[in-house]
Amino acid sequence: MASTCRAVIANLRTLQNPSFTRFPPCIPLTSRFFAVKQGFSSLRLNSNSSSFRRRSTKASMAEIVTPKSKGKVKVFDTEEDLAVALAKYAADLANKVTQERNSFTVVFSGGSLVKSLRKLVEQPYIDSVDWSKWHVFWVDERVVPKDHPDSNYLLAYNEFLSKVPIPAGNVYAINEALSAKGAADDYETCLKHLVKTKTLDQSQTTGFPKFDLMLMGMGPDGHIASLFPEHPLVQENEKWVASIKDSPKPPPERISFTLPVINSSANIALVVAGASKASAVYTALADVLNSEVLPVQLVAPEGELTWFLDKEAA
Ligand SMILES: O=C(O)C(O)[C@@H](O)[C@H](O)[C@H](O)COP(=O)(O)O
Repeated sequence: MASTCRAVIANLRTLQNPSFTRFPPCIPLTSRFFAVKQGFSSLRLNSNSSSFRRRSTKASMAEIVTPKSKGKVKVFDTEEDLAVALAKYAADLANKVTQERNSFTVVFSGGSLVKSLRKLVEQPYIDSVDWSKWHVFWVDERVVPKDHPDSNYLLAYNEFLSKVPIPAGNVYAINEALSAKGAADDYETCLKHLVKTKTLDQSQTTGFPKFDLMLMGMGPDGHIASLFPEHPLVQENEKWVASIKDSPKPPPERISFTLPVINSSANIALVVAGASKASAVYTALADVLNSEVLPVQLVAPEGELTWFLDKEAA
């Protein structure tokens, strides 16, 4: 098992990109922490209807009160405001978890989510976060070379990983030299090894790995990770990581965490911006009865769910 993980890490290190191993070896870490104060107003969503009540109007952010199972819903005037708040949320959580456990396991999706993390790689967080404790995973990945424009790894590398001093050995990319099924099995073996070595927590309730934070986007059709509406992969409840060869969103070959892994998380942030997502957001939050349940409606983590929406998506 260990060799699988080593293979993944070695694979990463041999990435063509010459700057890959050039993480600043030791950016001085400080305990400074800067909270970004924002104006705040509040909206209420009746649990049995879709009517919203705004409690205060001063603001770039509003919070919708929903039944507990729906999580916290934060709505921002702009995607820029959303990005500011998301950075503070992730940094606060990372700092809290690292103080408790000396490591922080975080999972990225692909898509626009990574761009929404741009404020996290700026001041004050670049100095106040202990990046050496971060362990980075992907909730789904396209089975393409790491330097391919479709690679979620490449996206995260360009927008995030190349800008912060996370040790290369703490970044767990897939082995894309394998088939989709091989890459999924290999990633699952890697996760099992990390659970054994206690780098990665395990849910006492489900036995699945329990990540500290999953940062996920959502597609306009309500898909999350590579779990698409009406696709049998949504039903997978034994595997930790599964493969898909017919993804409706290109490219077709991908690997994905399964729903029970997603739902064993300590925290999930669903980050959704843009009008094209509004219908799926509405379906998920207002509990619209439809014949087909969207994958996003099945997100119900063991811990906390927080939605970060911009006005258009909400
Ligand atoms: O395709 C991937 O790799 C994903 O991880 C996928 O689940 C993505 O997060 C959503 O499709 C949202 O993508 P956008 O935010 O770009 O719409």
